[in-house]
Amino acid sequence: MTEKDIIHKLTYLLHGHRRKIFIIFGCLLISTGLNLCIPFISKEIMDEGFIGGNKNILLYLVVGSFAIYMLISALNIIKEKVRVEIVAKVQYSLWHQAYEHLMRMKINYFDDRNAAEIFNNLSVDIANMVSVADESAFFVVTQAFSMVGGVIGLFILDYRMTILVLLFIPIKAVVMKYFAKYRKKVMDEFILDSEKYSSWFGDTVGGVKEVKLFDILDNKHREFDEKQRVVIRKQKKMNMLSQWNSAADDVLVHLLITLIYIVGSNLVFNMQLSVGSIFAFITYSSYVTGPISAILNIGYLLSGIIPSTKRYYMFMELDEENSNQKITTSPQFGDIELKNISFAYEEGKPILDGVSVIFTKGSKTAIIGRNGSGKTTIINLLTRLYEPENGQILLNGTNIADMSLQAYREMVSIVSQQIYLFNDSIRNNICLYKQVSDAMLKIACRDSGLEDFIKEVSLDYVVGQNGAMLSGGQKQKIALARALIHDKPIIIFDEATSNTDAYSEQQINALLHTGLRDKTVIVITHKKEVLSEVDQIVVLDDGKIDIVGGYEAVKKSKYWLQLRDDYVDI
Ligand SMILES: Nc1ncnc2c1ncn2[C@@H]1O[C@H](COP(=O)(O)OP(=O)(O)OP(=O)(O)O)[C@@H](O)[C@H]1O
Repeated sequence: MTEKDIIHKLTYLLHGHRRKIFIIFGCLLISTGLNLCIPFISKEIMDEGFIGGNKNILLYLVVGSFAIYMLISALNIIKEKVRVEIVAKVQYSLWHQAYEHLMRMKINYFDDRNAAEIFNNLSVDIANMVSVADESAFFVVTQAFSMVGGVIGLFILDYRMTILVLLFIPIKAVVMKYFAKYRKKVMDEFILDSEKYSSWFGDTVGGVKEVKLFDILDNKHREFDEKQRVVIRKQKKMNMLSQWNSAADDVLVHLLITLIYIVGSNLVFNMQLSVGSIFAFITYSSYVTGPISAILNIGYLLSGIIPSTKRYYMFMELDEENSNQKITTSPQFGDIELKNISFAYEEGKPILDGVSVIFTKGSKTAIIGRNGSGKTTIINLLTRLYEPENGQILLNGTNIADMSLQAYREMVSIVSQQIYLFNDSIRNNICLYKQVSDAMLKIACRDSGLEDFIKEVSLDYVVGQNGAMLSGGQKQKIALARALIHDKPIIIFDEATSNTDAYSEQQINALLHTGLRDKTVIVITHKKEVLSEVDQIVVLDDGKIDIVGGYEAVKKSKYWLQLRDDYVDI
């Protein structure tokens, strides 16, 4: 993305607000015009009023200036009200687009980023981008008019001193260019460092229990110190850079005023200029030097915004899940077939290699295999969180990649060992916005083994951050109740009862023959009680299928004996 593209995208942010921008410019133009009258009025107050001794003119002019200042203030309030509305709308739209995109992004984006890092990056970038609608940004554009008025005023007063003022432009341009270049470099570094810091922060807060229990508080404190210092150093650098930039600006402006006084006083002493003209000249000079500084400072302002805009749009260009929204045919419940599936999370590191297996409609299948053999990866492909590199997954004979993602996901429920619970009531965590009768909810709680706990705390019990106020078993039971309520034809259990007690486990296993009788069920488990109940067992060995068959047949395989050493239960 070139700088030109970025600036184009920035200006496009204001595209839908043309009417409001028109009002802002209108207000700014009128107040600029009014402001331009002030030096002439001041000149008349000095020359005609004080030096000429005309009290009436003096009074009229003073009251006139007061009225002008009042009008300028009123225009300023109108302009600000409209501008603040634009800022709010641009900010909302940037957050809205980013949030929607984030929710549709491929799951691997979240593998090496935490919520704190994502939120920090978006907050920093959006805050920087919104500053295109800053007061100074609009002000700068109208400054061009003020500058033209100022130059005309100067020429009327004295052309020789005007040349002196115009010499200021190239000097200021060189100074600004230097500061803008340096600021862009520091901003780039700041963005990178604050990204690292927020990633570390989210990671550490997420692991606060480990920090306490393993007594690594000092180590983490040291890391905090290092990372925070780097960020603060960059922030200090940027703040100081702004100070240096405005100090350089001040020095140049005052140098110019000093020169005007020196040259102007000579002209006054030689009777070529009145005293009032000198004061008017200095005010008009500020109408020229101020805008020149402001206009040339656009480069400096943009140098702080461009890195954030670039990162924001790079984020917006990251791949989303292939949702196939245009496809309207709804998937039909039927056999699921994995046909010669190969998959790798990272290039060159195959995880699944030529996996072929059929889960017939309404059948119960268990997948077993050592840690890392690829069981959860199969589930990730079945839920379309990832797509196979080679091969196809067919549902009732149709490739699931050709189905609308939303419609396909309406067919599949997952009860996982790592269920995420929102910081909300048990009821809302089970229903997830689905309108459900109390009777249905009661049945789901009973079947999932949650009934006793609900009697203790009620369905309105708020579970805390990711269910922190629940036990592991209670969380898993909520996951099961959630799947039962959503009543989808395919249900996947990924070590779903690893934390439930023996009684609840028995109760849940019994569901295979009752509540889940008509559903296609795929279970990752090594528990004998389940393995002996299912229709088929798929044994995975290092990403390949070792054997598929019934409990008795699979028990005879060579790999089974090795597995038995790992899982005493089977
Ligand atoms: N998001 C990921 N990015 C990169 N590699 C991954 C990712 N998820 C899993 N892996 C790797 O893929 C391999 C298979 O992982 P998978 O979770 O499918 O195994 P599993 O059989 O379910 O293991 P377990 O019994 O321990 O749950 C592992 O080597 C793992 O390190």
